[in-house]
This record gives sequence, C-alpha cells and structure tokens, in this order.
Amino acid sequence: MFQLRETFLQGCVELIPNIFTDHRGESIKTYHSDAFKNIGISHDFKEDLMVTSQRGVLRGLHLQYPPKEQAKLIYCVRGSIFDVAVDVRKTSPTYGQFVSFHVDAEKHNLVYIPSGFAHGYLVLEDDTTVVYKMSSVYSPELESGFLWNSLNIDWPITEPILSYKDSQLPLFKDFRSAF
Ligand SMILES: Cc1cn([C@H]2C[C@H](O)[C@@H](COP(=O)(O)OP(=O)(O)O[C@H]3O[C@@H](C)C(=O)[C@@H](O)[C@H]3O)O2)c(=O)[nH]c1=O
Repeated sequence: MFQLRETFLQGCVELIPNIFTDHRGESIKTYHSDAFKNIGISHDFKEDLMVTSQRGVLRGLHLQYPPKEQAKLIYCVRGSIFDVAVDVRKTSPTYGQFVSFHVDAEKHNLVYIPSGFAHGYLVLEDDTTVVYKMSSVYSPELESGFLWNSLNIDWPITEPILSYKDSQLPLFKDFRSAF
C-alpha cells in the first residue's frame, strides 16, 4: 500500500502512497494503521495539525521532550517544502546528523520522523499547506529546539522568515538532548 524509502537515519523514512485515479480525480490514502504496523510504525496518533505558510517561511528546528515526545507523519496538501530531520538520540551512531526531503503535494510523498529527532522545514511555494499527524499532544512546556542554521544543513535560503521564538533558539552546540 505504501512504497518505503529508508534513509541512513534509522527509523526516519519516506513513504510513497498508492494513487487511485479515475475520471473524477484521485484518491490517496495517507495513513493506514495495519500497513504502517507492517513497516514498523505503530502509533495511536493523538493530533493532526494543518499549517499554511508563505514561501520563505522556515519553521524549526523543533522537538518535544518525554513524556510527550512526538513522532510525526508529514505531507503537503498544497505546495512544497524542504523538510529536515536531525537525529538527537544521544546513544545513536548518527547523533547530530540530518536528512532532508523535498515534500511536495504533487509528488504525494510522506515523511515519517520518529521521536528523538528535531524537525523543521522551509516553505518553497506561497500558500503551502503542510499536514502533520503527531503521536502526542502539543505540550509547550516540553518544547525544545535549536537554531535552523547552527548545523551544516544545505537550506536553499539564506534569510528565511522566522518566528521570534525560532530566532531565539540556542545553537546546536549549546543544545542538550534529553533523548
Ligand atoms: C505546533 C503547535 C502549535 N500550536 C499553537 C501555538 C501557537 O499559538 C501557534 C504557533 O506555534 P509555533 O510557533 O510553535 O508553531 P510552529 O513554529 O509551526 O511549530 C511547529 O514547527 C514544526 C517544524 C514542527 O515540527 C511542529 O511540531 C511544531 O513544532 O500554534 C498548537 O496549538 N498546537 C501545536 O501542535
């Protein structure tokens, strides 16, 4: 039901869903609990969020700490993003390493990011709408993160539009992971 594309960061994967097309349009299943279980993703997802942003907006890099850590399933329903996941699992051999994806409403790809990763994205087109499923509810007191450009990520922008909160995040080198 989903084509799985693994990355070198264990657990962080891209998924390509089947697309059913007929003369009326198309149908795409973005989530199926048994199919996800078969590829090792098993969550009782607790929240969905739909976020629209303009081109040049960068959100991240964010994570939420235990006991409300969040695995995320991300896709675009309109437009496209440069999506980044950074491994912050302290015992991981790939700690501090990252992977990026071009997530695009026209490609219909999805990205699954386990907990223990920081996440962020740059919006590539005006009126891009991103949908996330999250495995825990939003808990602002457990939010953490680090500055978007404090790792060597190849962001295709030099002066993104940031929230004030994101502009004040610490550098990655000063960030202490609780994972
Ligand atoms: C993320 C989030 C925000 N909010 C509210 C709080 C605030 O008023 C408004 C905007 O919040 P923020 O500025 O934190 O939103 P934003 O900067 O878009 O934060 C998001 O960034 C991306 C990269 C992620 O991975 C998400 O998990 C989340 O951290 O929305 C919720 O109610 N629930 C949520 O899950």
